[in-house]
Amino acid sequence: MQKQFFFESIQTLCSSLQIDVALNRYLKHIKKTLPIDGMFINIHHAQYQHIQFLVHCNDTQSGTLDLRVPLSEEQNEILINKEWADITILNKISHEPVTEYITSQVVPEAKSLLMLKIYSQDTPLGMVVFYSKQHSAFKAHHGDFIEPHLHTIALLTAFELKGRNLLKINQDITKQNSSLKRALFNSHGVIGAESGLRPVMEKVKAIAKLSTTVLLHGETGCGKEVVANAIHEMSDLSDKPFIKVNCGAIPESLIDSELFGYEKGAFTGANATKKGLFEQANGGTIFLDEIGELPLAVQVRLLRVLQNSTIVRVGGSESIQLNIRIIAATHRNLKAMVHKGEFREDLWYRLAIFPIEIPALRQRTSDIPLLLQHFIELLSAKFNLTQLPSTTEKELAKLTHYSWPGNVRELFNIIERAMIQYPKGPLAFDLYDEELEAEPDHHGNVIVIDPSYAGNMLVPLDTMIAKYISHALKITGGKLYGAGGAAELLDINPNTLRSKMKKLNLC
Ligand SMILES: Nc1ncnc2c1ncn2[C@@H]1O[C@H](COP(=O)(O)OP(=O)(O)OP(=O)(O)O)[C@@H](O)[C@H]1O
Repeated sequence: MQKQFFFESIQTLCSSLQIDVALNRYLKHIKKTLPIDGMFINIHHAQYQHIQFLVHCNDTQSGTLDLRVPLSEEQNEILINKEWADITILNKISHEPVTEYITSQVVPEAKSLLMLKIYSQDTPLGMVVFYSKQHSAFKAHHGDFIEPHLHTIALLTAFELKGRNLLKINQDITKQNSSLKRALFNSHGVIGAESGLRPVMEKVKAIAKLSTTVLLHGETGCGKEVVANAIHEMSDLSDKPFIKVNCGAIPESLIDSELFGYEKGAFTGANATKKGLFEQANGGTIFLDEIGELPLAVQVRLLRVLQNSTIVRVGGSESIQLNIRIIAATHRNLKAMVHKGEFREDLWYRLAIFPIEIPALRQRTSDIPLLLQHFIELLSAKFNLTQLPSTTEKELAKLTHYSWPGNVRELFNIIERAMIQYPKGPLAFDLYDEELEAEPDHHGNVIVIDPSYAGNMLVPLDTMIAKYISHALKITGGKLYGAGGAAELLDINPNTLRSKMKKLNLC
């Protein structure tokens, strides 16, 4: 009879992986033999000073719970110090005020309890509690009936806890994932928006919603187009056209017709009227990349467009009204070009209303690991790699110490090459040899001169020489001749140094 009871009980306990469903069937079964009105499982989390109820089943209800009953310090201590037997019968619940208090949170009508400890391996897991609404309902042999089921109940409980843990981890990851996606979305694809490009993005946020003309300046490949995209995306024109024009890539003879369009018959081959890029961008944004490459003659016409907000198609006479946001970009020093007469000053004033300087990659090395991860993910999708290749600390250090004359574009190319070579990782990066000139000074010290550090931001040679001489004079405290003087430091004849300084207006 007991054997039969055992097998049938285990069968019900194993009938579902959902603890509430299994316990409900189990309860229905054991109620036929034992004076039980219901059952619950709880865990004492002494360190958090609370009791966690996991599941509660009776005739009318059965379900999992995540009820946490806080305990006072005193109640907590009582439970910690109480030496519970593996099976405890409490036929008058009021004899144990803490247990009565805890039980009353879920079943206030319980009068007698049959409490059994459950273990996961040898670690106490919690307590499975059977209750009756009658006083003195339980006898010692009732515990003996239940005890053989405890392993299975413990297994179900551990499984339930593991499931809850996984669910929690999953929820955390989902939350993290969506916050990462949000961060990426909010930064409109600009990696480093929260680190090295934060000052840039602050300016972008400030200007995006206005119609102000923006001039982006930065070395080649540093992300001018990426930032221009972000400005358009964050503006109220994001659903309107965004037309990109590489001013340096259009042959001079075609620039006018490309930018402003042409009328049918304007020139041989003009078989139909064609809208230019400005007209195509009407209502939206035009991105004039490499603006420094525009020939002076076209600069005049562009200035007219900016001043009047109108264009006239080549071969046409009608003025077409435009409503366009202009973003221009260049890696060149437009102000220096103005001084040299290569760029119109009036156009420069029109463009440089809100300049944004995008720092070179070597000036924001904190972005390199983020960009690396981003490009690895991007390229893994392109190359159909199921596992993202990793790299080593040493290789990452190589990337952060390189001067990146080609900036992010060069980084992308180097990562792409490494992923073709080492698709399973670890990625090793083949950096172009930097042209390091190592020369011993007159004390035999080796000084590394690295002109590539300047990237494309070269200054006139005389400016550099003047800065170098001034620096030497700073070191020597203004002393020109003799031991420890600037001439000795620079290894140059003092008269030659003096005449150079005169020429460079340094004295
Ligand atoms: N912050 C960034 N986040 C993600 N990708 C970037 C970032 N900066 C640059 N890139 C990537 O690097 C490459 C070069 O960027 P981009 O074309 O914007 O540079 P650029 O400054 O406009 O270059 P150029 O001066 O040659 O026109 C592109 O593939 C771009 O997607």
